[in-house]
Amino acid sequence: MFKIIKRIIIWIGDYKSRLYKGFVYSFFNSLFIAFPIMAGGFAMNMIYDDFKNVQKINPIWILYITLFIFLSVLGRFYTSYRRAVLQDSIIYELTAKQRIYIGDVLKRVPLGFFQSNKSGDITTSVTNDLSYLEMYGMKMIDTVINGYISVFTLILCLCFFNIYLAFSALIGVIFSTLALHFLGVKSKNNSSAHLKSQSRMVGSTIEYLKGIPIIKSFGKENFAIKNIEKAYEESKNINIKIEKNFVPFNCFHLFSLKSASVLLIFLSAYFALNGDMSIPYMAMMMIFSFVIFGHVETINNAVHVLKMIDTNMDKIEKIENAEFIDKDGSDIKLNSFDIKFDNVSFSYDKNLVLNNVSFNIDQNTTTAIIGPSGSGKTTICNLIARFYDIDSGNIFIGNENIKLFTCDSLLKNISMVFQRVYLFNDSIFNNIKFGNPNASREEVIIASKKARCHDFIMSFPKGYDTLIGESGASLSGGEKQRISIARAILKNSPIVILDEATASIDPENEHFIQEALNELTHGKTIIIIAHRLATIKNADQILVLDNGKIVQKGIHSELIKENGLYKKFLDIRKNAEGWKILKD
Ligand SMILES: Nc1ncnc2c1ncn2[C@@H]1O[C@H](COP(=O)(O)OP(=O)(O)OP(=O)(O)O)[C@@H](O)[C@H]1O
Repeated sequence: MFKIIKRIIIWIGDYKSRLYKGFVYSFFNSLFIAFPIMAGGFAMNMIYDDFKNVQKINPIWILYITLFIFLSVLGRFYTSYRRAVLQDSIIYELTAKQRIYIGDVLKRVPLGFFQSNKSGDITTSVTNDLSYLEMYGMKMIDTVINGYISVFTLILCLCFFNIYLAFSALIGVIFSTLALHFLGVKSKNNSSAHLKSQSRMVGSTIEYLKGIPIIKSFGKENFAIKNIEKAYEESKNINIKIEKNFVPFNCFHLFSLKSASVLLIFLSAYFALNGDMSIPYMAMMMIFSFVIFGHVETINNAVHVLKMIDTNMDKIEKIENAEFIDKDGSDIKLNSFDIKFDNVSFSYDKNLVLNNVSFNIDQNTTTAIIGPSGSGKTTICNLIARFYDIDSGNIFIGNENIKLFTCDSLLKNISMVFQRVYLFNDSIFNNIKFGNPNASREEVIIASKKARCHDFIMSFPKGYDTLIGESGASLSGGEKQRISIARAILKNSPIVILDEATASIDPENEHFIQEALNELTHGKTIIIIAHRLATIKNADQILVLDNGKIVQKGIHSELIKENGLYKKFLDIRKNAEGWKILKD
């Protein structure tokens, strides 16, 4: 338990001084809790002595004591307020920074990171786990550290009256801490199972929500629900198991404290009967026995929460410590934008996907990459943008090895238009502006006009401020594609990587998309995963890929004469486009 508290304190870093000042206020807060009880005992003792004619009471003393109690109450509220001001907001400030930092980390890790860490795990870390830390991190420090500060301060106050009573209270605290220790050991095993089941629950819920159209179209609602039900059942079972494991230690913890309270009452009565303690002080000790353990009684709940926080922090740290792909990179400014693959080999895990691939792309030319499905076309594009690190060989842009760049300085030079467009759950304006966050509204509109999407955007009642829903749910495939092209036009990078749409888009949309692409690619270095015959034929260079190797390289008029994969591929495409009745 204390190890985890220490871990949170280390994590708090620069805010430590505020935390420690908060502890000082906590100490004084506990004194202000004890002072009125002690003053009350003192007053009762004077009244008792007066009643027994031992010593006449001076009324001014009663006034002083009342004033003292009043000031203690004020002091108690003030210290409690100061502690809260100093400590409570620390965690909110920290987690906000942490979220931004994690966002930054995720931007700089290789894409392979997202395969080895399931999206459900990453999502729960950034959302649930950090929120959990946010909600409970500081509360737990308050419960445990301030709880113990309070109990030890009160025990210290007891020492002034009777050392045996203070010692009995200490024994109660020691036994209850032992119970908490065992509770912590049990909790350690359960918390990771608990978090895993939570992450499975989130994962299966996300999967279900994303797959609703497929589930509906295949009529598999029951099958999909079964996965979620299984995850929820698992979560229920682990929660019940945790509760069952906790009960005995919870009881032992409370039993130790309550027994110590009873012992305090018993000993006070014993000392009073023996004449070692006055009756008013006995009454005061009895009041003490009720309040002394109040702050540590709830620590049992903190133990499990702390273990959960510990496991959460492991998960968050795993993301934070992920190795940046550009850790040794620097900010490089390019003057030329030709691209060179020099004997590049690359594998996903152990699956070799590109095998000694070499080619050159001259600046301001168009290179079409063609090849069967799975031959490695998309992989080549992803490697230019350094989404993954290669196994061997080198990739150069403008004669600079891409390994020497930071991600930001490399990607500044590259615009990518994917087949599967991702749009954010935001306005159309912001989705386009994403290409250049510094762009003005006019620049966004100019880019949209070039991308042939201005007219359809203006047909919406809210125009550019139309919210387009998650992943652009309210737009057609062609419209989404044009918005993503507008985004790329706005970015205005010298290198454009394009994955030409294969999905059947109606001829009108296809015409607009083609016009938009012409605007985007004008005067740029273009790498295009090409499917249309016109694109392939007009390219300055065609790379024919098969099974991770370049099997043909050249221009259309040369390659068509060879009896190779290119000719075969073109025949297939011709037939396909003929079937679609498209002009090339
Ligand atoms: N993220 C990944 N993890 C593991 N293997 C992958 C991953 N992405 C692609 N592959 C595999 O690498 C090979 C090449 O994939 P790639 O997507 O580059 O091919 P492609 O030529 O673009 O295919 P398509 O035309 O179907 O899009 C395939 O065998 C694919 O299964």
